[in-house]
Amino acid sequence: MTSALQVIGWPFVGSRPIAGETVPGGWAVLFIAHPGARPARIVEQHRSGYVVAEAPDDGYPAESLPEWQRAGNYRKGGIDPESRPAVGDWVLVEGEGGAARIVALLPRYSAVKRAAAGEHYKQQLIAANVDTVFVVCGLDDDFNPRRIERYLLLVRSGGAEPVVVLTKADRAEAGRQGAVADAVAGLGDLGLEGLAVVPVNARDPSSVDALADWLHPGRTVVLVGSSGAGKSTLTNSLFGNERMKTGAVRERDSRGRHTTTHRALVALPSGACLIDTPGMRELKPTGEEDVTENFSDIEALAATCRFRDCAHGKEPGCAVRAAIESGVLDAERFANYRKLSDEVAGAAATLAERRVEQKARGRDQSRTLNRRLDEKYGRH
Ligand SMILES: Nc1nc2c(ncn2[C@@H]2O[C@H](COP(=O)(O)OP(=O)(O)OP(=O)(O)O)[C@@H](O)[C@H]2O)c(=O)[nH]1
Ligand SMILES: [Zn+2]
Repeated sequence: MTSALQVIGWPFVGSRPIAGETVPGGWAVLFIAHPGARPARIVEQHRSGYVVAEAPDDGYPAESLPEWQRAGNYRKGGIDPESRPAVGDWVLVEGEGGAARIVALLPRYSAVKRAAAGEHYKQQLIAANVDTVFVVCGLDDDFNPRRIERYLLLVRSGGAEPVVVLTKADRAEAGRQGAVADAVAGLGDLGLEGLAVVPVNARDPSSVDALADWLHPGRTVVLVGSSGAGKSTLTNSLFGNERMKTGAVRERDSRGRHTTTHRALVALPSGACLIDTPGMRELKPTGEEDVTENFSDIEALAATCRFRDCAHGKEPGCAVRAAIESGVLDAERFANYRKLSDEVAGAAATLAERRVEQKARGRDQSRTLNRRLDEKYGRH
């Protein structure tokens, strides 16, 4: 039997792990430290606090730790936004009804992150504790192996497993026989070994059954992909015959009227759960990615260049350029590697800058505090 907790993604059969179950790092010690607490999942994050749940569609507000409440003042020296819970995080809760309070954040075992655009460089945690990210891409004008590669880089760096879902396979095949096989083979050429690529007709629930392997009880999935790729259509099909808009459920408000509200975390009939936070669309690198992971072939070539710091431009003895000239390495793939490396390096520089600022701010604060203490109690 699947428990209510499992349906919202809890990875254990009971409310605490039993012998033989794999426990994520850092969890065991918190279970011991809080013997009277119970697990719950963050389903909504607001300025004023969190909504947690222990069963599908049954969220309730819980008081958070004081240090998380100050996080809004991050630029004035509050805690790093990443150290406080996000949608998908597991927490330990004590107390009932209006007195429920979070006593601990269980360390997340994976995260989907992106760099947010805007005036200040900011890293956004889109969802925590995600097992599988479906990278949704249509087999139409949207089909773009380079973009898929970019998504894979981001997903893998966060610790989740990417699965490429190619929608509109029905249309592609109707247009030209063999089109789907060609696209799948094209992705194979990217050298992404072990990557699952699943062509589907997102409108047809029986076709979407091909994703069943990733939708077992206790698993959490997320869908990413550009606008029009078929995310909403796919989500509807994952719900089977219950036709509803993505992540939206109809529920009665206090006056008994039916209203449609957005739910970030929804249980699927298969027993898995889906996190769908607004703005989970295009992903940008955060600066923490390891580009070499997706391009091990290029790194291996570069290691054999004559010069260790070869920029693969006009240097003599460049193995990378030789591979491109002899057709072993696709020039476009190399260009994409370059572009991604530059983007990640740029983001990494901004991230480093931000960390220096943050440190300086921390130093200023402790100086001010020391001065105040000195004034009050005299030097000691
Ligand atoms: N024939 C066919 N049509 C599809 C398939 N997947 C999506 N579509 C159609 O493509 C259009 C866009 O699909 P959506 O599901 O709205 O795309 P989305 O990714 O949710 O787009 P945003 O909400 O803008 O992010 C719709 O008209 C769908 O009916 C498919 O596998 N086959
Ligand atoms: Zn070189």
